[in-house]
Amino acid sequence: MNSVGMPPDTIFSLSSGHGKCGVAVIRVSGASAGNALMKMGNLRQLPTPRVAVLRKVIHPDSAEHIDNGLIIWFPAPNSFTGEDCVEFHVHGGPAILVSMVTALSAIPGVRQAEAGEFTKRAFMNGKLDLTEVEGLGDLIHAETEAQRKQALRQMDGALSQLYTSWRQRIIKVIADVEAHIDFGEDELIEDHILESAASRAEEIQKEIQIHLQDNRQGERLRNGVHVAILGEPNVGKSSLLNSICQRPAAIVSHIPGTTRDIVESAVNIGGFPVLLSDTAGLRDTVDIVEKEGVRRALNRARLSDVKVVVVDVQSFLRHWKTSANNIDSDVKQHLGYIGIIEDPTESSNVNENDVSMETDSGINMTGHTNTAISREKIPSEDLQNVILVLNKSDLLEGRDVNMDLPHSCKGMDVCMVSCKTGQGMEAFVQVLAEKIKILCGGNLLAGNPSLTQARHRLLLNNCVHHLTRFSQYYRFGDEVLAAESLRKTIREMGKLTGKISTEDILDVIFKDFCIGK
Ligand SMILES: Nc1nc2c(ncn2[C@@H]2O[C@H](COP(=O)(O)OP(=O)(O)OP(=O)(O)O)[C@@H](O)[C@H]2O)c(=O)[nH]1
Ligand SMILES: [K+]
Ligand SMILES: [Mg+2]
Repeated sequence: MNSVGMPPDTIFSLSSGHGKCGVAVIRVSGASAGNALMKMGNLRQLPTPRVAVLRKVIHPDSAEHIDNGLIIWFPAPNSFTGEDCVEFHVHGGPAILVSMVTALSAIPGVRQAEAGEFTKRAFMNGKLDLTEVEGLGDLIHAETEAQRKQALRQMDGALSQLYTSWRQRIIKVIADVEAHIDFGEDELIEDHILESAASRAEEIQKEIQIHLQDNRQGERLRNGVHVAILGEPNVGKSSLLNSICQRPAAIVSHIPGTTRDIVESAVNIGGFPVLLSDTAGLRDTVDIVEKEGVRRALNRARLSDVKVVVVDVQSFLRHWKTSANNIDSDVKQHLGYIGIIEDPTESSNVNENDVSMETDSGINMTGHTNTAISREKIPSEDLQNVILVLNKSDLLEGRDVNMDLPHSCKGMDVCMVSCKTGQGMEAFVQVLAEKIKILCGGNLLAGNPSLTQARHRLLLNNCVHHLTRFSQYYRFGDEVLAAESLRKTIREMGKLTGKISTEDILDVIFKDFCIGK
């Protein structure tokens, strides 16, 4: 029933994609769906539910033959929306679809659906809760295998179950607290009821906090992992981007400072969605356009989940050979330069030595020594999400340097590649894929489902806030305000799944406590 007490309109829409296709599915939902089925299928009675029948599909008034198609009847409540539903599977030609729209619109009380109206009805009829609706939306938009798995799990109710169970447990807590407020003096109420309620609330709060501290893995998987390619000019950053996405997305040239703006490319790496960013080569420069490019590159470095730092292997080896013992600190310093400082052009103490070293198209670790204090700030845990790529291995001309090279340093992976020959690329992509997988939560089907949306994070943070207030009021002995904080928690929880009702609380009180029996 709608606000004026009338049954809602019967709605229809094309449920398969637009454009010419073999089969198109038109879905009808509402009280007149059965009528539409019998008229357009030329049937005297409704067919067996959920069994496809092949019929001539006709116009309800003129009886003109539109197409031959399958018709499926889904009587309420066993349908997607919970209402009577019909699916017409007809051929997907534009003229057929226009005729179908005309025919369905000719049936009284039937109209075209608005965007999302089927799903909205499914929600209103309790077929899906809000997290499941969101999961369905994500499933339709999923572009990679991992996104599909996460969305499917959410649509199937994994998050819903988790959030609903928290909510139900808090409802039990509030039932106890309210019983204590109302009947605390009576002997029917056990002594420790309040204490137990408080400790249960604390437990739930801890669980929510653990769920919130998931390193945003579910949101990352939903929105894509951000990977930034960083390094000095001409080391082959753009070449690397092009190799990974297998198209010439970024301009490559022998001129240092070719890339200025950030070049983004969305790619699927091992089933996970990734947003790759190629950036301007990092160097001190007076060119204002390039300077802005460097500023953007550093900014992107800070926002990225994974930093791929590219260096020229020849200059790396040259430098490393002379200071093998300092490799860790030198690399760290270089990364500090890349990821942490505000703007390398700000460093006032650039000496002539810096400039001469920059003309050496390679790693410029020593060149930054004089600003090491401000630059060496990268937190070591961030190194887990840094890959050092030693590019241009083809220029080593068969020299076996693998023996000399560290495979990792301070937890950071080191890969040697050649963007020119493709050598080492597969191994590098594997290392990258592994990091991305971990960032997205690894095994998607194990453990609790991930938090996937900022909306959930916001509401759950509110829940934690109210539960903290509850503990405080409880300790002060203010049961009334404590109960109020629980009620606010329940309201926020209700917003998560779309169920908000104070009736629930009453139900539990009367079900769990046989007061005055
Ligand atoms: N021999 C060899 N040359 C390479 C390799 N990768 C890139 N180059 C060359 O190195 C030069 C610079 O490549 P880019 O990809 O433009 O380098 P970049 O780091 O994006 O440069 P900027 O955008 O100027 O910072 C080009 O001439 C490439 O052809 C490689 O693996 N081997
Ligand atoms: K270049
Ligand atoms: Mg470039």
